[in-house]
Amino acid sequence: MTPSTPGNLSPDTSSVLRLLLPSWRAAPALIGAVSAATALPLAAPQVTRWFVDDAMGGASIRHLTLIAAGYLVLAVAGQAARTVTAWLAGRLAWDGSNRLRERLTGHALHLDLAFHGRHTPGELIERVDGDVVAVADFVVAFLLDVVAGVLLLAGVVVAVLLVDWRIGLALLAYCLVIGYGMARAQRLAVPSAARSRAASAALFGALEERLAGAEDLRANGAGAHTVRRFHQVSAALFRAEHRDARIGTVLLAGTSVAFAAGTAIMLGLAAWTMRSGALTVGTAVLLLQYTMMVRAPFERLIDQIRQYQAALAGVARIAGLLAERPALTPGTRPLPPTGPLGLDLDGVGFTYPGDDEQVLSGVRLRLAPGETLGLVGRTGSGKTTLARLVLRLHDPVQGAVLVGGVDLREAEPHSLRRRAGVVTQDVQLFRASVRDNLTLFRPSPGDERLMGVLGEVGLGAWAASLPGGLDAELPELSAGEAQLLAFARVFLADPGLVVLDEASSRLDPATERRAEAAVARLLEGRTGVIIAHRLSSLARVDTIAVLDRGKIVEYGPRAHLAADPHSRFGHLLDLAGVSR
Ligand SMILES: Nc1ncnc2c1ncn2[C@@H]1O[C@H](COP(=O)(O)OP(=O)(O)OP(=O)(O)O)[C@@H](O)[C@H]1O
Repeated sequence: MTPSTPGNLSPDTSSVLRLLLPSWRAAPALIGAVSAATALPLAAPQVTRWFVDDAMGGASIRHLTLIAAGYLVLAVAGQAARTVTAWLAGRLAWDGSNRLRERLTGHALHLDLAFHGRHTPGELIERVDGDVVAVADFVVAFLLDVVAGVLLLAGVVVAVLLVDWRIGLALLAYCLVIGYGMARAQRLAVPSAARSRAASAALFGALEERLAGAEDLRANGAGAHTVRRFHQVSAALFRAEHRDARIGTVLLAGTSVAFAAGTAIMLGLAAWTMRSGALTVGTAVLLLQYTMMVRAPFERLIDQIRQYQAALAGVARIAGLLAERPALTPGTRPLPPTGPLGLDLDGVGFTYPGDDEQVLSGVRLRLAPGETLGLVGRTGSGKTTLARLVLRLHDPVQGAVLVGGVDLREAEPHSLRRRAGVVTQDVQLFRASVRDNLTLFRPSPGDERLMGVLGEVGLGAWAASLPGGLDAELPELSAGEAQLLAFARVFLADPGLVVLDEASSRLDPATERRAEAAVARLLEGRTGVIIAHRLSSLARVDTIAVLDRGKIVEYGPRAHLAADPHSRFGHLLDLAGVSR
């Protein structure tokens, strides 16, 4: 995702804003609170004028005390109104940002591998968290500072116009000049805010990737080099933030000077009018107070302009993420709902997006329902890629993959996910209950069924010994136990086609035997594709395909190939010391 500037908002921007907008039911309370927070401070200078003029006219202490008490009530009520507005705005922003987070998370999870290959999880976290927070913060600030600030400014100008139209006009002209100057200055802040958010996304991306790879980095002694590179990314963020802050400081200093000048002008005007006898001292104090009241909303507005830029850049990036569409268009044909599924690869060729290298070419395979295939080949020969095509994580660029007789391009995605299961050597475990780790957060089918599948894969005793049962948080698992848990997940889904990608390559011999038993049960009555470097795990498959640089160079019944003294598979068995 390239950083977007407010100038190139995508059409999805309106859908982002719609998700953030509060419901209409909240509007009356919010309008009431904002109006009170604006009107009450406006009344304060009127009370001061009253006090000063009456004091100069020789009013009693009791009378003056009552006016002072009234002033206090106004101040407390004004603060209360601001507090209620802040609370309401905060709640609405939280509601909106939670809606937006959910939507973004769901959307990102639905995008396919090609997208996730281009964007690191850290970058997406920055989108779902950093950008959403920037946008939500702005919604609160907009209600509190922008709407309330503009209303207050308008109120001040009207109040001063009512006192003396000439001074009122001067104040209006002054506000317009300040407003125009700030609108011009905002352009300075736009690119720097966008750059600093992009640098922050890069930092999160780098951090997430390095932490995920901590084991490998440490094992290879690359820690110090990684930190040095990380320093460069941090330095880029520092430069971007520093520049952004510098622009903010300059803008703020500029406004301070402009306000001091404004107050001086107003004092001069009030003194001139007083000398001509048109104003009382109390009214002069009132004018001064109103003039000083202009400063706070303007300062908050200038701050908001900067937040507005960050929010707008955030909205643009969020909209960009929401506009991402899966590269694979979903079909509508459901796969056969029960029983083992046949698999056909019909002249399949594949190249990864953005890559020229042909990873698979002219691959033809046919697996009858219930048959099992062992896929072997050197590292990089394309085995995992082939498995990805069978699960439709990518579409082939030539030929077609058919599962249960349905071309995967036409297959209905939910039925494919339900009917085809996969276990890879990297089992993803979640910090969640055993139940959630088994069902992957789907509605649970009931303890009996869950205990049943755990028993099938040889984890029955382990599950029975868990103190909190299936609802206990998943304890630390060994690689073998994790693998068995992954088999249990597939059992639970009861698919008609199972792909096992190097599923037992990291296990010790004892655990491997348990895993093999689980695999044998898993493949009963199902079609299976087993990708293995360890040829011993292919003892029971029906057919073998040998891949070499993306092409099938040998294909046939396992027994025939093993018995053939000239076959590649036989040669590989000999090399691995596995009996034919
Ligand atoms: N996401 C990807 N983007 C671009 N190229 C890729 C991607 N994944 C794999 N490749 C390339 O495709 C080729 C085949 O890789 P693949 O992982 O399918 O081989 P493999 O036979 O499963 O290897 P191994 O036995 O090491 O797992 C390799 O050249 C690899 O660099």
